[in-house]
This record gives sequence, structure tokens and C-alpha cells, in this order.
Amino acid sequence: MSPAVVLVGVMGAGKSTVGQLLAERLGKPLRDTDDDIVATAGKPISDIFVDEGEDHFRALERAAVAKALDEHDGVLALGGGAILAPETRELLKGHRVVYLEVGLADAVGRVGLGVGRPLLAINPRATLKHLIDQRRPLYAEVATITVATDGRTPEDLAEEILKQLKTADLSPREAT
Ligand SMILES: Nc1ncnc2c1ncn2[C@@H]1O[C@H](COP(=O)(O)OP(=O)(O)O)[C@@H](O)[C@H]1O
Ligand SMILES: O=C(O)C1=C[C@@H](OP(=O)(O)O)[C@@H](O)[C@H](O)C1
Ligand SMILES: [Mg+2]
Repeated sequence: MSPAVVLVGVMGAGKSTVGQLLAERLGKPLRDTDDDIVATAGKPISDIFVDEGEDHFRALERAAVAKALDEHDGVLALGGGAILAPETRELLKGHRVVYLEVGLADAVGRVGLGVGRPLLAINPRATLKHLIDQRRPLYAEVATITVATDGRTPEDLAEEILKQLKTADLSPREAT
């Protein structure tokens, strides 16, 4: 089995929100790897970061993404940092991956104080700026479709992604 589409992008890009709409439009389930990690660990992401640290969270995340890519056939939303792992970027080859691109101002407006997102606990704006700059090339590397989200509603974005998924030339990234 293989997801119909995988969503990547930085925190606040709208992966979980647009993913839900896409799933409804496609009549398929949404899976969000952050939810899988919370279920596996039995506690919220913020608690995992505090109790076991980010490295442990990333290990859980690598496993959650690999499992979901293998067994989910609906829409798959990843956490913003999932693409940091080279293994995960490798696994994404051959999948339809949509990069939801967001600029700093819109991302800050969307995540607010960063509640529930431990990386944004201190100075969310500066952290988001750093993460957007650092990760942009990695999102671009795994993406087969890139969609700019600034100033656009989740409904509008879901429609555009559906349209793009229907066009013939957007085959999954070739596995090497
Ligand atoms: N295109 C958008 N325009 C305005 N607000 C949005 C948009 N996409 C998501 N949001 C809001 O931004 C917040 C973060 O969205 P979320 O889907 O959780 O992002 P992600 O999963 O990429 O971190 C939510 O409150 C959501 O309602
Ligand atoms: O960017 C990141 O490193 C993270 C993004 C979060 O998911 P969202 O991108 O869905 O907010 C979540 O996985 C965790 O807080 C770490
Ligand atoms: Mg999310």
C-alpha cells in the first residue's frame, strides 16, 4: 500500500489542516505521523521532548513515517522535521509529496505562541525563521509538487492540490 499523497512543510504550513480537507475530498482517511507518535509514546509531543529529548522523538518519528508509508493508502501528513532524516528522505522517493510552502509572517500568524510545538517554546518567530531557512532545500528535495500557501485558505489549497494531482506529468519522484 502507498499513500495517495504525503504532505510536508514547516510548522504552520497547514499539513494537518489541508490534509484533513484533502482526505475528505478524496474519500480516504487522513493519517498524521504526529498522532501516531503520541499514540505510541502514550503522551503529548511536548512531554516526549521534555522527558526523553528531541533525539528520542526523532527516532519515534522515523519509525512512524516508515510504518505509515508502508501501510497507509490515504493522505499522510508528516511533522515538519520528519524530512531531516536522510532515511526518511530516501523512503519518500517514489511517493507523491506535496510541499506546502509558507513564509515567515503567515507561519508565525498561524502557530501563534507555538502551544504543543516544543521547538517553538522560546522565541517562536526567530525559531521559525531559522527552521524555514534551514529546511527549505530538504522540502524541495523530496517534493513532487510545491504549493505556496501564503494568504490562501485551506479549502483553496486543497482544491489546487487535487487539481495538480490529476495532471498527468506529476508522477512520483523516481526511486534511484
Ligand atoms: N492556509 C491557511 N490559512 C490560514 N490558517 C491556516 C492555514 N492552514 C492552516 N492554518 C491554521 O494554522 C494552524 C496550523 O495548521 P496545521 O495544519 O496544524 O499546520 P502543520 O500541521 O503544518 O503544522 C492551525 O490553527 C490552522 O487552522
Ligand atoms: O518541525 C518540527 O520539528 C516539529 C513539527 C511538529 O509537527 P507540525 O509540523 O505538524 O507542527 C511536531 O512534529 C514537532 O513539534 C516537531
Ligand atoms: Mg501538523
